[in-house]
Amino acid sequence: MPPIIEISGLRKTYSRAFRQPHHALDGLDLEVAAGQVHGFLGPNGSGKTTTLRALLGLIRVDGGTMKVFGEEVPHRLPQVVSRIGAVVESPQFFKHFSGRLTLQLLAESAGVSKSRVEEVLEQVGLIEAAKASVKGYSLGMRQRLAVAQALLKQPQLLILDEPANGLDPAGIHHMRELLQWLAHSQGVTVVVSSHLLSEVQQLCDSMTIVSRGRRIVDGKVADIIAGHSSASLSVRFPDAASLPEAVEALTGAESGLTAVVDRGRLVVAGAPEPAWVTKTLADAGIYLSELRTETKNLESVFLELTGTAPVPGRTVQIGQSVEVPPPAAQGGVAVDVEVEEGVQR
Ligand SMILES: Nc1ncnc2c1ncn2[C@@H]1O[C@H](COP(=O)(O)OP(=O)(O)OP(=O)(O)O)[C@@H](O)[C@H]1O
Repeated sequence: MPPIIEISGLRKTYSRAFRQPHHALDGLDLEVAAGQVHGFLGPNGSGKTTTLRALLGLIRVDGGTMKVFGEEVPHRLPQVVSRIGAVVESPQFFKHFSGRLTLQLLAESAGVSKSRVEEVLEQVGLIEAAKASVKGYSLGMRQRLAVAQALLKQPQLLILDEPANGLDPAGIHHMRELLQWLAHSQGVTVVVSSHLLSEVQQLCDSMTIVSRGRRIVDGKVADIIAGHSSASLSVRFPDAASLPEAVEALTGAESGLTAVVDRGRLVVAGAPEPAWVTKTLADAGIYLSELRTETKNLESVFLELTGTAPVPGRTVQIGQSVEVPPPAAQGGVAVDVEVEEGVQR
């Protein structure tokens, strides 16, 4: 089955008064397969909202191609728009109307039955607040109302920009269950942009990480976490005075190993195995009090990938791998990012 969304080489430059133009999208690629929850993850200002707005025909881009359901957008958008539900802009509602009336009016204008209004109110957890006027709604309740509105037409593609915004933990949990149910039981393709790593890790099947308007990596969330974070060991000593000696002993014994002092412990990456660390330290007369394997999570992958990219003068893309010199701010841990060599910016 072809991807539901295919974006290739998307470019968008914003001109700014008295400042250099800003390349918000710098050749971005994105592919989203059918029937899954896809996370569009990136630091603030990395171009997520710009991409989603471009996809929905809300802004013009300067280059690249976009397809939704195999149709080129924006010019074929009228052919596919009825299959798309989206919450990208902050939705505006008539504040004196109730949530129910708001949806009933929207349903009427879209030719959707009134019974569908009750279904979506139930799905987003607003049925009890449906009679209350929107002016009394919290940010999270408005967010749910916006999602309800997007669901009215039973879209096959649902696009949500930062859906967890304003939701409390119970609201986030409810939203997560709803989106996963839509994708896994109803076959809806769901795309959510987010900067919340834990949320993407718990919610999404696949994801694209972007940084500075470019795709850094994409794939299944579990595969990205497994493949992009080298396991590290956390080593503690009875006496902090052992730390410098331990660094010397370990780095002197194995080239390619990094050992960095961090909050009173040593973080070791690239060691052959934990037992080797214990033995090498003991041989140097240094005894440790704790040795743990650090758990891989999306946060470490995200920092590893977005914290080091893009490499100046090169396009960071999925492709060849290059070792980036460790910035001091990252505690000297050398990381690999994937780089397409030789492309000048
Ligand atoms: N209308 C605009 N005019 C000028 N610059 C803009 C405009 N819209 C966005 N930008 C800039 O483009 C870059 C990308 O913005 P965008 O909103 O797409 O990022 P984002 O990844 O969605 O960030 P966030 O998570 O903070 O919403 C940012 O540096 C932003 O300041």
